[in-house]
Amino acid sequence: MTEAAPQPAEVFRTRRLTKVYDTGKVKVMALRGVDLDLYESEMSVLLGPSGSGKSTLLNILGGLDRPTSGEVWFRDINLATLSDRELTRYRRDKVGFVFQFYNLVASLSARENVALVTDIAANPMPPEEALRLVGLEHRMDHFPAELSGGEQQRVAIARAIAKRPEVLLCDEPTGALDSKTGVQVLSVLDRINAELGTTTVVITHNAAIRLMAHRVIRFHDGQIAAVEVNEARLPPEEISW
Ligand SMILES: Nc1ncnc2c1ncn2[C@@H]1O[C@H](COP(=O)(O)OP(=O)(O)OP(=O)(O)O)[C@@H](O)[C@H]1O
Repeated sequence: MTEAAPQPAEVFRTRRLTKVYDTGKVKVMALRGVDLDLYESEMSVLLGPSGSGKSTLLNILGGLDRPTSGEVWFRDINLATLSDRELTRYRRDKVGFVFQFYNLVASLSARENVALVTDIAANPMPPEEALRLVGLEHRMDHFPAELSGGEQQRVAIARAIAKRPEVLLCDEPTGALDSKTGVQVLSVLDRINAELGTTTVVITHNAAIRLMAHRVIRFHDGQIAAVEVNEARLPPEEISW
């Protein structure tokens, strides 16, 4: 008799999640009841039209924003019930963020940009190790202006992972990059996911990127339209757009 493979642990679980932006004049229903499960060490890709709610969901998962109603669980903690101080601590201890624009400090070297985070983290890796993981060991003392867009994004990834976050949330990490450079950034995300086991969520407009994911979540109009699990994944080097 063969034993069933153990279920991976759930990292995120949302139920009936809604988000309404009330600008005074109009109310925008950004999330309309999202039920989502994301699992440990998986890489998930979030696809969907502009305005469908992807960034809103990512920001709530990362504790940057709060839902209007519903549950959002990180392991056994309902983030919706945390105080501001607890949410800040959750974000600081558990979450790494990568955005489309790298948000590096121009006057600091790559190493110093990463050290900004490792100086305040509980159990960080040395900045040099984080930069090695993203393939920038030869660029540690370069300033952002001396680096290509792809290299700057890799510094931003090193900064995000240096505190050893449990989850890495990436909003359009290749949005400002051409396909070839974007693939290098995806290779880095793939390697971190494989080597550190960091649960990773990537928002993208490049549908081809779904081919490297364990799980693909399609958003439409504030709701999940479909979830697909990839039986076989493509290495990032085989993806282009
Ligand atoms: N701070 C805000 N105030 C008001 N409305 C907002 C705010 N942030 C987002 N929205 C609206 O909420 C909806 C969902 O936005 P969101 O940014 O989550 O979509 P998205 O799928 O990430 O889009 P994109 O792919 O263009 O980044 C959109 O209609 C957007 O205009």
